[in-house]
Amino acid sequence: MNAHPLSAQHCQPRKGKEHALDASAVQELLQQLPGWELGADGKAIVKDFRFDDFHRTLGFINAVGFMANHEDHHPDIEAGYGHCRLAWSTHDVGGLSLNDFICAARVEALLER
Ligand SMILES: C[C@H](O)[C@H](O)[C@H]1CNC2=NC(N)=NC(=O)C2=N1
Repeated sequence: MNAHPLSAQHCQPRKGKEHALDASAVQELLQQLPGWELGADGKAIVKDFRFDDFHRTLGFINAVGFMANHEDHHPDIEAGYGHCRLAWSTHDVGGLSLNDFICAARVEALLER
């Protein structure tokens, strides 16, 4: 396990099944990410975020989008007036890789104050 916290790590190119995390690694990493859970298909980690209004929701999405472009790793985003659901999955792996957990931790860091 890398000694650096997830939120201090950067995504690496991860392509191919050899980068897929097994179920026990996924559970261990999820323990570091309050509120994040495994999606229904087991191939994504998901979390719902609530905001007071539309512009706060949009600000969050823009911040996530900037980080995602910087990391070259991109979430699925569903949003409405005061909520946003993020799902991270690694398409190049066909499931979960460490990149998904790094980005989820980076999202949490965006919200720290
Ligand atoms: C070439 C580029 O690095 C890849 O296509 C990246 C871009 N963003 C990505 N985002 C996600 N979620 N999964 C990927 O496999 C992925 N691959």
